Amino acid sequence: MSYAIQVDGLKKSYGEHMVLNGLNFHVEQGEIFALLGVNGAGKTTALEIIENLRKYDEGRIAVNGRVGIQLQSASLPDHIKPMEAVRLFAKWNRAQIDPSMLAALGINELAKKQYTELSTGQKRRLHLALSLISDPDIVFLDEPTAGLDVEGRVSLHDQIRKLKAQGKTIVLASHDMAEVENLCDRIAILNDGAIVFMGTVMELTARVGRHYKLHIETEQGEACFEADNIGDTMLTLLEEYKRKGVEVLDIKIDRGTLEQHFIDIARRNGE
Ligand SMILES: Nc1ncnc2c1ncn2[C@@H]1O[C@H](COP(=O)(O)OP(=O)(O)OP(=O)(O)O)[C@@H](O)[C@H]1O
Repeated sequence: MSYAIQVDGLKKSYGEHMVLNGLNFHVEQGEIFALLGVNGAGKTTALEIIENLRKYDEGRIAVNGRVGIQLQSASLPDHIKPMEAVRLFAKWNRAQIDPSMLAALGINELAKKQYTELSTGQKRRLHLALSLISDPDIVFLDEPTAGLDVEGRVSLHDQIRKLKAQGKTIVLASHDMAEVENLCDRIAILNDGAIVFMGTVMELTARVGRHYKLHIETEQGEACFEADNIGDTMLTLLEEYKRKGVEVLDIKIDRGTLEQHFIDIARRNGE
């Protein structure tokens, strides 16, 4: 498999502040790859270096394919209308406008509005459309669903999956563990300037383990139990309640999220 992106030994400091201390990773063609990390971990710095928008101190970067970028803090003139922006970007990129892409992102529906009148979700859709104008092979998305409501997130996730189905490579930065768990083939977790984990969500789970929490509500109140083997624990508890003649009203199982795994890894790394 050929790589869409290969990064070796990438280093970047802002003055005395070392942000990236020798990053090594690759992104395979056609995958959705996420860079994760807490605020200030260096995700945007790494992405914008790979996008050739920021300088770096050391390392080697190879990008194989045409690139489309949706920046984190992208902004357009207040009074520009979405289709004017689309036509402008198409001209800059010497690209043909793809009406089906605009329709899929609902850009036509925004025709009468000016940029300032768009909601956060509508702005994100417009910026995604602008990043796709040149029909890129690799699409960079910096926190694509930050600030969106559930409906907006679901709709953008569908669009991102469609891009993958078209064979595009997607690289995104995110804090949103649920998003990453649903969407991404592989993830890299950045912490203290280095990658502390790289692999699939399943591999992350296998490495850190799943810990379940079981909330049982009875007529006596709610109790919480921790379990590694949810089936056995539940059976034992239910038998116990039955034996004591306590009525069980509700049971909730909390599987734990990738966020918990991530925090776990970041903490271990810091120890
Ligand atoms: N232009 C700059 N000059 C100086 N320091 C910077 C600059 N850009 C970023 N930094 C610092 O580098 C570190 C990494 O910032 P970066 O924006 O890459 O992190 P991030 O992981 O994308 O954060 P967030 O999740 O908050 O967007 C931060 O400590 C930030 O303050």
